[in-house]
Amino acid sequence: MRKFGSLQFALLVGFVLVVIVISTLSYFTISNIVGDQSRQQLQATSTVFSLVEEELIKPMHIAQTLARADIFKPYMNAEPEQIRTFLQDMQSRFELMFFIASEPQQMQYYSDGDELALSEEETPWYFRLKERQEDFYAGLGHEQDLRLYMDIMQRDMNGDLLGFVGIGMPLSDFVDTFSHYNQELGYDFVFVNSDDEIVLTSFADLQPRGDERTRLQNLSWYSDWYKGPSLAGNQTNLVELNEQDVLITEVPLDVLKWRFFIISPLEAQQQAMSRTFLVNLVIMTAALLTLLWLLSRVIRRIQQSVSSKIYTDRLTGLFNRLYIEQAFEEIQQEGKSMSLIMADIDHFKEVNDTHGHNVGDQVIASIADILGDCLRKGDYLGRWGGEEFIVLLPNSDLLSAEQVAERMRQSVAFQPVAEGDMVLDITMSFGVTQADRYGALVDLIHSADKALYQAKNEGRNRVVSRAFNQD
Ligand SMILES: Nc1nc2c(ncn2[C@@H]2O[C@H](COP(=O)(O)OP(=O)(O)OP(=O)(O)O)[C@@H](O)[C@H]2O)c(=O)[nH]1
Repeated sequence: MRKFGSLQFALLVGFVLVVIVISTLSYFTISNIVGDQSRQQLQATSTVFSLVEEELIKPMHIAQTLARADIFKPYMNAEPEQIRTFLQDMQSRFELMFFIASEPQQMQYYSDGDELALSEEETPWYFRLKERQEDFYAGLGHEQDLRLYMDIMQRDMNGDLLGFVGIGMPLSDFVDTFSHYNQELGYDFVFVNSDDEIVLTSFADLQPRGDERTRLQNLSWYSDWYKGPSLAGNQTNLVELNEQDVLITEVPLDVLKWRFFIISPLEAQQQAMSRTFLVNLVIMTAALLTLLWLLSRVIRRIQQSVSSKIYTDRLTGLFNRLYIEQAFEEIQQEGKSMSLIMADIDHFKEVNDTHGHNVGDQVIASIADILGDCLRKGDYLGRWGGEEFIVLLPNSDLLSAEQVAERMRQSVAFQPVAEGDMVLDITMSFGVTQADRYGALVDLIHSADKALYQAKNEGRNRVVSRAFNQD
């Protein structure tokens, strides 16, 4: 059935809306991906930064400040008992491990009560640092746990060596947190000291063993990664590692004179990006479907309200002529056979003349209700004009159409119409026709009209049927 022209308009508006939504969401998806990419990289480095800041730099700053504040100097050659008490006190106050390696006494005292004599065999580090004349050194050591040590040289007023103060802290929390990053996000890390030796790393095969340490320059990726000195002291480059593309970011750790490298696999980032893309896609599809659903509802509402106005007879609520004509075309296009009934109220002029035009209108509306009650769902009842009604009965032969007309006639005849305190006996005449093949509606109506005319002539309140094309 042909609908109204605004449907095309509504579809056009819908199409434009869909295009706008797709473009907007695609834009957000793309910018999300781009944003995500940089966020991922930033997140990788910033979480590691805060971890390093919290676990390494802060305590090391405290340690440095303490060691340089000259508070150790009075104890560098004090009575052993005094040294022990002082170190124990420092350990409980700062929750760090302290030691004093005293040059005059050639003894090393630990804050946990241990002590040992300085010797090339037992404390090789002491002699190494003394040799190097460096006043500060950060290193790693294993007692029970992995520990970070900072050794700070102490001299007296004349510049003579008093020994070293050592401050150490456990790295177990740091290593645990980083192994979590490693499992969750695939990040690896490598810390190198001022000699470019690897001191701490998530790669098991690169872990330092005793004095045996791998140099940064010996790593397989280093030569590809290193693009020359950078001004900021840090750089991020893409290299291949174990047949995988990885981003390696260098970060200087000035307080320790170290550097560290974060190695993040590109695949993990790509997976995260695909996840973002998928989430966006799902949101986009859901939004689109919701929009289309809303749109179809709006269109249906508009259709219903417009068609109810265009196709409905105001007085009776029945289909009007326009609708009947379109329904006829539709039935015809479907190739269905059809019966048609024309029905006319008998002596309606008298009703009008006797009771007035308004009562006449009410009678027409009441008759419409009565006729409607006599029909099946697929039949079409319309007001053809005045007090004349039309019924289209698809797939109905002449005999059954005649029976329908008879049912209607009896319903009207035996159902007086009440108007206010009046009760009116109304009758109707019916002309029925049927055709398997038919052309224009007007021809079929013409045939039914002839039958109706005959019914009127034969005394009214009756049904006359007549095959289409019957002379
Ligand atoms: N109240 C009212 N009257 C209408 C309407 N449309 C047509 N009429 C009247 O219906 C009457 C139809 O009269 P006629 O066609 O002469 O026929 P009839 O009086 O019904 O007599 P028969 O059809 O020969 O039985 C006319 O008086 C019209 O004015 C309408 O919408 N409302």
